[in-house]
Amino acid sequence: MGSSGFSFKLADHPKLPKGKTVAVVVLDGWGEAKPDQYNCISVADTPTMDSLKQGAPERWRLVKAHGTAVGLPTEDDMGNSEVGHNALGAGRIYAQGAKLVDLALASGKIYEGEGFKYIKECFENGTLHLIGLLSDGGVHSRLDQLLLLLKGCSEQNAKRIRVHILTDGRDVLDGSSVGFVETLENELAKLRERGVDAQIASGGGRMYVTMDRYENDWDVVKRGWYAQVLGEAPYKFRSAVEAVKKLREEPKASDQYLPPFVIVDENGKPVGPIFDGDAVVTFNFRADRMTMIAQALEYESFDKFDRVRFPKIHYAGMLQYDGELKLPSHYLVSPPEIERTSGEYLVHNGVRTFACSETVKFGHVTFFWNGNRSGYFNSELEEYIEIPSDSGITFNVQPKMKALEIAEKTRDAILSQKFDQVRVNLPNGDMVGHTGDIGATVVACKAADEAVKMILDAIEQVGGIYVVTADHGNAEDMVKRNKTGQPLLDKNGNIQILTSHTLQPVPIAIGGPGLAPGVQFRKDVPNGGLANVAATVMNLHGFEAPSDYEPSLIEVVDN
Ligand SMILES: O=C(O)[C@@H](CO)OP(=O)(O)O
Ligand SMILES: [Mn+2]
Ligand SMILES: [Mn+2]
Repeated sequence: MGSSGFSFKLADHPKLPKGKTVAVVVLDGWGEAKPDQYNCISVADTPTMDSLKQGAPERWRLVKAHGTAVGLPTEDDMGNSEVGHNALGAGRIYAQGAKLVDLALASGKIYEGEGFKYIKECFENGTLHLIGLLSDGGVHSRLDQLLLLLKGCSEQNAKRIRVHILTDGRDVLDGSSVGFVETLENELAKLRERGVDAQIASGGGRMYVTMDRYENDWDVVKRGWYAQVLGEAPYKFRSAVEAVKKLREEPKASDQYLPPFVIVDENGKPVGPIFDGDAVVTFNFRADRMTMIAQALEYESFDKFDRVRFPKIHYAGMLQYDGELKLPSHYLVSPPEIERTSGEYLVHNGVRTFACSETVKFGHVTFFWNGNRSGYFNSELEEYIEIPSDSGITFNVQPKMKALEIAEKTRDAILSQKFDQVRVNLPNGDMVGHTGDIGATVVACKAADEAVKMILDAIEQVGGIYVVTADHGNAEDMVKRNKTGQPLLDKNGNIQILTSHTLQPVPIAIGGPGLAPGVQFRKDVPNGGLANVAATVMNLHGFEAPSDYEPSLIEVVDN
């Protein structure tokens, strides 16, 4: 017992045994919705997931994966991987980035913090650069927060402001970028009327410029560096609205994949490169797609690509993106202080843990699962395996992705009997769902289902237990709908493809030969969400969960 009397020791579960291999499978982007032609999960051939649902109704249920159940501001907020895997791993509901920034802006506290004071030192003689996703999707950023921050900075005497936009079309409808740019331009014009030299300086599509993650493709970050810092890009425009409209026409790029552009003045000179003495804020609140650009902006020694020059700036993230690396060292809003996650408890109680996914989701089952921490809790007891993802493609061209390789690695880990917990993320439903390609997403869902089967067969062989769930919806609904659930047609009478996540609940199924008889889902946790899964998994490892965890979803009834 430490001096504070705290101990990671978990009490034994009164009825459930220890020592069973527990496989926790997270199907990314796999929600539950009424079957119809735009529900790729219902269209796809998914015999394994179907059997879990039909096989044992007392061991299959739905859980919430959006809104306040995962720490988001309102019930209109769709779920996402960050908040989903945070909740799955932490077993509690933490107010997440979107909400923390809302509170800090509303109270004005954002302007009193160390991070803001640090960037304010550059307001007199330098330029304030804001880099981030221009969208009201609320997954990585939110437009109204950017507009409030712009207003606040001008009131705090920022004299020169440059905004470097990343267009979305993934969490929001493709094409919505034009409207967001117009809204931003209107706000910047108001600032200019008040004597602030405020302009958009560069732009690009989030999947092609800046917002890569888990080091899948540094070229994405490099293209952004050139446009944002050096003022160099293949496309130059006088206006950002014109840039987005023209680039969507030629080279017919979607918002997600818009090529990088810079805004130039009447002499063709870029209006907003980043120079010594400037301040930079990356205004996304979500970590995974900011940590790579954060390294390039913060680290003196950086070798992932040639930066050409490294400006001496005051850089702050909207939040601190990595609590282990303390990256960035300055930030405007403190991140959720997620501690005592289930992974940390279980390792302290001797549970040997294996985690696996392919690059594009690798950090979900490690970094996010462990409460926004990179690295191991105990490298003696843990092993994280990353299968390299394809890079530089849109995943509808390879919808099977690396599902088979992930399943094979996970099967081998289970059969090795070296691990007590084996957790995995199967990205297909989400990564292909985000392309909006319905046919490819159907193939993706089938591939994910086949991977689940391989993992469950291995659990069968070792007498283990499985928990199959998801982090939020995506593939189960691929069109925008009206209130009655009918597809909402656009002005030309066409369906509007939904590339984003959904508000749908997600399934959770438990089973396997190692599951003690009498285990079933309780009926008294009707509003259970992803945060309840951690206590459930702890029970299946033979432990009681800490008292402050969301309650377990299972009970053991005597037959
Ligand atoms: O791709 C991403 O960054 C988000 C959507 O913006 O998806 P997920 O939360 O599933 O990672
Ligand atoms: Mn996800
Ligand atoms: Mn997603």
